[in-house]
Amino acid sequence: MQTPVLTIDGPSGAGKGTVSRAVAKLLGWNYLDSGSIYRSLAVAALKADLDLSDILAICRVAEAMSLEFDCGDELIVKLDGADITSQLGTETTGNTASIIAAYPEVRAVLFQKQKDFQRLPGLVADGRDMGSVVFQDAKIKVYLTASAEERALRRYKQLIEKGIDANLPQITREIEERDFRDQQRATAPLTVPEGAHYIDSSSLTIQQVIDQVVNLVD
Ligand SMILES: Nc1ncnc2c1ncn2[C@@H]1O[C@H](COP(=O)(O)OP(=O)(O)O)[C@@H](O)[C@H]1O
Ligand SMILES: Nc1ccn([C@@H]2O[C@H](COP(=O)(O)OP(=O)(O)O)[C@@H](O)[C@H]2O)c(=O)n1
Repeated sequence: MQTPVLTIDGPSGAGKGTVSRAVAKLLGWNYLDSGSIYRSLAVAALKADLDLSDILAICRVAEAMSLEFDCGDELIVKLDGADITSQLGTETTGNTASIIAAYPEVRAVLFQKQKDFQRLPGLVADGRDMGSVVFQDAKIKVYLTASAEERALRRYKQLIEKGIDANLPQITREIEERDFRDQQRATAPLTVPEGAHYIDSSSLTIQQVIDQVVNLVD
């Protein structure tokens, strides 16, 4: 029996993780936060003080790293046994992830780690290329976005709530830079997957988006 997959792709701060976790819980399905895999590699690369242009060294770290995900109410991530959850959410980590995620060699190493999440009874997977590359046969594909201003404001509030120092104009610039890099890269760029349901959450509540997505699952 084929494991059903629901993918939610979109730019930073669109609400992918929030909505995906809630929908996975409602459906009783597994959840893949693919961004946390790239962010974990970014944490490992920064910890090893790697030159971010040294693709080979980054691939070696990607191949060797052991990741554990605990998808309770909040996602807990352990890298080689150490809890790195607090380091994952920073914009430094997000920006570093975006730089190394542009290398096709790195994406190839992380590909199977993502595919391994496809287990019964089902999988909700969020990221940039879930519906366009990793789970092309997904039963349902969603592209979730919002205006850059709204996404920056959401990310700013999110970081402040986490006790992470944040500056709205800087967050706005960083989100626009990351959007551009993710959309313009040659390999697995952020695009609207063919057949995807397009949702602009700029004026929607979290619950309204969750309801729209759950209603797509028959
Ligand atoms: N529709 C929405 N309206 C208001 N805030 C939202 C909405 N969707 C998500 N958020 C908030 O925006 C922040 C970023 O959401 P997140 O799920 O981390 O986005 P992404 O995974 O797309 O980067 C979180 O604090 C979340 O609670
Ligand atoms: N499937 C994915 C997920 C993330 N990424 C990269 O990892 C970065 C961080 O992803 P994320 O989903 O955690 O970022 P946010 O959308 O939460 O800000 C993105 O900006 C992408 O560059 C990717 O290339 N492919």
